[in-house]
Amino acid sequence: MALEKLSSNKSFEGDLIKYKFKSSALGDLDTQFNLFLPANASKSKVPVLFYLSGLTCTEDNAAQKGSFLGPAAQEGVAIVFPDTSPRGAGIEGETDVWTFGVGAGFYVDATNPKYAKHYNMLTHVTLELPKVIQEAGLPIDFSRQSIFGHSMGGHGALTLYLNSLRTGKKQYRSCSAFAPVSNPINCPWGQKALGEFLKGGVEEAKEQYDATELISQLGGKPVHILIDYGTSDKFYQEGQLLPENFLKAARDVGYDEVQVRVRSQDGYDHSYYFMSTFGADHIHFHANFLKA
Ligand SMILES: N[C@@H](CCC(=O)N[C@@H](CS)C(=O)NCC(=O)O)C(=O)O
Repeated sequence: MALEKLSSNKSFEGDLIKYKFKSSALGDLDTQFNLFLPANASKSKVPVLFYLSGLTCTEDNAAQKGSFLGPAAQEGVAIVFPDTSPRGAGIEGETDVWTFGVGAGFYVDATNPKYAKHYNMLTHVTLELPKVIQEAGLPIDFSRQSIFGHSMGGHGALTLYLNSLRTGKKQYRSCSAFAPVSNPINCPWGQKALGEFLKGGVEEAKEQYDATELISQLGGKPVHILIDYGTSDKFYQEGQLLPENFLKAARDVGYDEVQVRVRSQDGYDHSYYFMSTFGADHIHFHANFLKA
């Protein structure tokens, strides 16, 4: 699982480095990720944020246009940008629609035998990437991790975070999301993807792959969650995101505005123009917990 360095660009006094390796979680396919290391990583290990991207993205979209690197450099926090799915599995149907399959792995470990060898983005993000980065001797302190993401990646961030609390692993200190798919078992994107990846379909997804179900189950355990969505987001308007369902579930089990903050941003859409507007807020939010 040796890392191959593909490129390195200096940015905000730190470095954005692209790596490639053969991923066993993804069925021995090559995968790539970007790592932003702030300047202070040359002196001591730094905390890390995982950023999970949305549908159709690669490891590059957010690194190039999320406007996250400046605030991360200022806070002295690294960011890992994984890809959004395995690539090159050659499974029939995996490239038919942009909302499922290649570029749309939904951060699950597939249980449907058709996808189970390759579509294991949950293991890839939570276990494999920390392991390969650590084994490569890169200066990351994995006892200080947080997670954020956009759209499908917002679903990934919320479910990975809430699951790590549900199971007692507490891998991440905080979670934030831009326009997350917040209740996938009740929206067309989620029903299609979870229905195909999981042999038990949407019913199987309830336990660990639906943020709204998870927050209801957790009720009471301390959480640190920030969510932004835009009122002019067409996917919000067509009912793919359902942040109100997540918010209602959180309030119903007693979470207040400090623990679960959901902000409706007037006039913003689903794009990186929206995310880059609020990116610094998210980085500073996480830094509070990562540097505590
Ligand atoms: N291809 C889709 C849009 C896909 C899309 O908006 N993807 C979001 C994540 S859900 C994204 O970040 N796209 C890449 C980008 O904007 O750089 C469409 O035809 O409507």
